[in-house]
Parts: sequence; structure tokens; C-alpha cells
Amino acid sequence: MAYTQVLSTSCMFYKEDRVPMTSDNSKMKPPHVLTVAGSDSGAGAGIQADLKTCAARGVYCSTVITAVTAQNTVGVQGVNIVPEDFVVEQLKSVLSDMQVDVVKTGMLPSVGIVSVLSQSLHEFPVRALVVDPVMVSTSGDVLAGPSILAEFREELLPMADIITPNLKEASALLGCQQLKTVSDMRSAAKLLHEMGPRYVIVKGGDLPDSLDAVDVFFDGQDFYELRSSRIKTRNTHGTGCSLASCIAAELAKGSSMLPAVKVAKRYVETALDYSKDIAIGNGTQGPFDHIFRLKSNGQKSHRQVGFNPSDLFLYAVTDSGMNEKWGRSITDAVKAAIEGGATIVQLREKDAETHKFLEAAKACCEICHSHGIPLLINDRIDIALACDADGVHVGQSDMPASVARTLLGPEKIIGVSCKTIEQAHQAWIDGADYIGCGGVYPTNTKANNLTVGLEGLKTVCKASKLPVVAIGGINASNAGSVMETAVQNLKGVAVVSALFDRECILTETRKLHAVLKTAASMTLQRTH
Ligand SMILES: Nc1ncnc2c1ncn2[C@@H]1O[C@H](COP(=O)(O)OP(=O)(O)O)[C@@H](O)[C@H]1O
Ligand SMILES: Cc1ncc(COP(=O)(O)O)c(N)n1
Ligand SMILES: [Mg+2]
Repeated sequence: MAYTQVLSTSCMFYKEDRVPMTSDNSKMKPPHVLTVAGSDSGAGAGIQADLKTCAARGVYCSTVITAVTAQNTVGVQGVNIVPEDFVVEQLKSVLSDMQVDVVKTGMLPSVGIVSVLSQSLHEFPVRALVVDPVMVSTSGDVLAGPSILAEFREELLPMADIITPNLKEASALLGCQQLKTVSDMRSAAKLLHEMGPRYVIVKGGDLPDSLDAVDVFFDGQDFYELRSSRIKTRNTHGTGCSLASCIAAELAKGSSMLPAVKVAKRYVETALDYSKDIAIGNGTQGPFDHIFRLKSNGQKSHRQVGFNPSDLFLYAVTDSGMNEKWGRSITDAVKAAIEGGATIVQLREKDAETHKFLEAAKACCEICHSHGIPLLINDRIDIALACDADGVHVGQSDMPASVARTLLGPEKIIGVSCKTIEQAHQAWIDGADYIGCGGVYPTNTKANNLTVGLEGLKTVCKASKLPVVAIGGINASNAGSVMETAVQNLKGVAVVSALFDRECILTETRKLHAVLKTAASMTLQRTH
């Protein structure tokens, strides 16, 4: 009974069509991370950080507790290790029943616990394993001694999809000198990769003399230096745990590894930035606010946290000309589209006067946010900033996405129109969140627009490291064929005329929503 209650509560986090459906179409299984870690009484790190991170990212999180620590912003005052057989019991309870997608590990304080965890994972395999080899807290206290190293190397690392050591943990696992430079981090990442995990990220939060916070990611072939600005704050307790659980959460939602790591890095940076001035405790290592959007005078609490690729499912793009033609206001058009099932809205007002556009954008922002729907602005970064929209969509000849990212900061959503693999790759490098690919079919909305067709769409989707929304001449009669290509990374369709150049926007949106839903469940059945 308790189980049913917990699961149904968790489902309340999710909107229709935003989570994978189970084979029984009437039920929805939320993405699920199990964290196997220690409790932090100060709630900045460990189990508590994992729960908050997953909640902030819209993912259900279950917990297996390996140790209870007495901890605060000064340091760790005590550690009580949970007996091995009780760790096994917790693992069995969750893994045998709850369809876990991803396991994330944190503090594993004894050889026995590492060993029983490895055995449980063999018995109950999951989609991905994220190993944060927690050894020393940010305050310098030992959380797992060197005795666990051999078991880690032999048992857990070879099973891991990704390991996320900080500088000290990387050198402990390798039995090597302190890492001092990005070049040391690269060498360490390569050597750690040889121990068996599919991916490695060596975190550089504690890199001396570094202006940026640089992490080195290695996929077995290429290195990526993931940089963010270094936030000046004392509140960095729990950054490591939160990075790893955010990676796990993104993987549980269906992301591939690199995009998951990039989202996680940006999540930590943004949370630190929002929390840089909060004061909890008297010590030197303060916790940060994981659910940072709840701040901001409480105004934004209804807004969704971060970008969720499944928001691209039914992407409504407005057109001022069409609204004029049908004699309706932009706000009425947006309301009707949302009521019909639009999951994201973009205002594309090519000819509007700035003053009028801003007024309309502010009104649309309020409507969208009261429904938990993100609002993007086409092209106009100034308008997006002025009305505090969720982000922008830019074309190839608009403001480059890299500049848009600098102007908008790490948190806003950025989409880029791409027709080719090269453009998709550049969008990813520039820090975009999704790409729009098309015209899939010929369209009158855009003059002289090259049609890429379903084949062009497939090619770009397969190569893209970002989620994709298909655009161009899509309507209720062809949307099914687009979605049924079931091509990797394709998350939905963007439409203009099929909703807004019609007499009843509500009816048309509902119709399109139904078509997309049918296509999604057919695709799901085929892939199972
Ligand atoms: N002051 C900071 N500003 C921005 N990012 C940071 C800062 N400190 C740490 N990070 C980031 O937080 C994540 C955790 O890093 P780190 O502190 O090195 O790990 P751990 O908490 O395990 O010691 C990394 O992505 C790192 O780059
Ligand atoms: C129970 C527990 N687990 C992990 C950490 C690591 O903290 P950080 O992420 O700051 O390195 C911690 N301090 N306590
Ligand atoms: Mg840290």
C-alpha cells in the first residue's frame, strides 16, 4: 500500500506525455534513479543532495543508505556505517520491485558494502551505473578509507558507465601524485578509463589557480574540457554529489552521456550562482539551494526547472500575420494552443513593433508559466531578457548561439535551426539545448526555405548530440509519419500554420496532440 502511494505521488510531478509510458498505456512510469549513498545530517551532500537534485530535475529518486553521518558546515563529526546485510536488504527491496533506470553511488564506506552492491547489480541489472567515488568530503574528512580502493578497481569501476572522481579521488584511485593541471586531469581520465568505466569525468572544482571551473570528460577516444565560470561562494558543499545525481537523472530521462554531463555541469553552476549569498551554518562549507528556482521572491515557483527535452513534443510557434488574418490576439492564440495540449510555445513575431511585442511577450509569459509551459522568443534576445522568457530560438543568420548563451546565462533555453550535421554539431558546441530541423515538408511560412525531407531529418537526428524538434509543413495528416520514423533524438514537432492559420486553434491543437500521442505509443510498442 505504501508503495502505491509513493509512486502515485511521484507521478504528480509529471505532465502527460513528458515521461516514457509503460507497456500499459494508461500508466506512466517516471524516470527513476536509485542512490546508494550516505546521509548528511546537514543535508548539503549525500542522500539529501541526491533527493533534491532528482526532484529539481523531475526524476523519482529512491535511496539505499550506506552510512549515517553527523555533519554540518564545519565538517564531519561522526560516521555510523550501516551493517552490510542491511544494505543488501535495502537494495533488494528497491531493485526487486521498483523498475530502477539508473543507479548512482556515493559514499560506500566499507569493502563489504562495495562488494554486496556489485553483487546486487549483477542480480538486478539497470540501464546505467554512475559511480561517484566519494572518499573525502569537501571539508577534508575521510568518508571511505584506502581499504576500499582494491574492491572499487576490481568490482565497481568495470561495471560503471561513468565515474566522477574529484582531483583527490582520481589520484587515490590511480595511486599517483596530486593532480595540479588540466593536462594532469587528462592523463588521469585516460588511465581511469583503462580500469573499465565507459566514460570518465575528472572534476576540477578544487583545481588551484583556475578562473573557470574545468572538468575533463573522456569517452575513450576524445577529451572534452567542460568549462563554466567559477562562482565565488562558500556554498560548494555537495557539488560533487549533485553533479553525479544530475547526470544519473538525465540518463534516466533517456539522455545520452555527453549531453547528460553538460546539463549536470550547467545545473551545478546555475545552482551555485543562485545560492552564492545564502548563509546556512557558521562553518566554511555551506550547502547550496538545489531547487533554486523556488527562490526569486517566490514568483517563479510554478515554473518548470531547467529544460526538459520532452517539452518539444508539441511545439507551437505563433505568427502575427495569421493572428491578424483571423482577428485574434496573440494571447488568445497562445491560450488556445496550451489548452489544446501544446507543450512549449515560441513567439515568432517578425514584424511587430518592439514596444507592442514586449507587452504581448509579458502577457504570454504569464499565461505559459501559470500552466508550467516554457515560453521561447524567436530571435529577439532583448525581448526574452526583458520579459524573463525561458529562452530563445535562433536561426543560422541570427545571433550566434554561443553569444546568446553568454547574454542569457547558463539557465535559459536556447534552440537553433539546423539543416545539416555540421550546423547541429556547432549548435551543441555553442551551448544550445535543442535544435529545430527542417523544413521537413514544403511550407509557405518561410520564404525560399530549403526542404530537407524525412531523410534529411533522419540524418541530422542521428548525428545530433542535442534533442531535435522537426519543423516545416507539419500538420495532423503527416505528423504521424514524422514521429513514426522513431529516429534517435527526435522529441516532437513544431507547427505554425497547422494550428494558427485555422479557424479553431483549440480543435487543431487537440487533433495534432492525439496524432502525436498515438504515434508515440505505437513507436514505444515497436521498440519493446
Ligand atoms: N565555485 C564553483 N563554481 C562553479 N562550479 C564549481 C565550483 N566548485 C565546483 N564546481 C563544479 O562542481 C562540480 C563538482 O566538483 P568538485 O568540487 O571538484 O567535486 P567534489 O564536490 O566531489 O569535490 C564540478 O562540475 C565542478 O566543476
Ligand atoms: C554523506 C556524504 N556523502 C558525500 C559527501 C561529499 O560531499 P561533496 O560533494 O561536497 O564532496 C559528504 N560530505 N557526505
Ligand atoms: Mg567539492
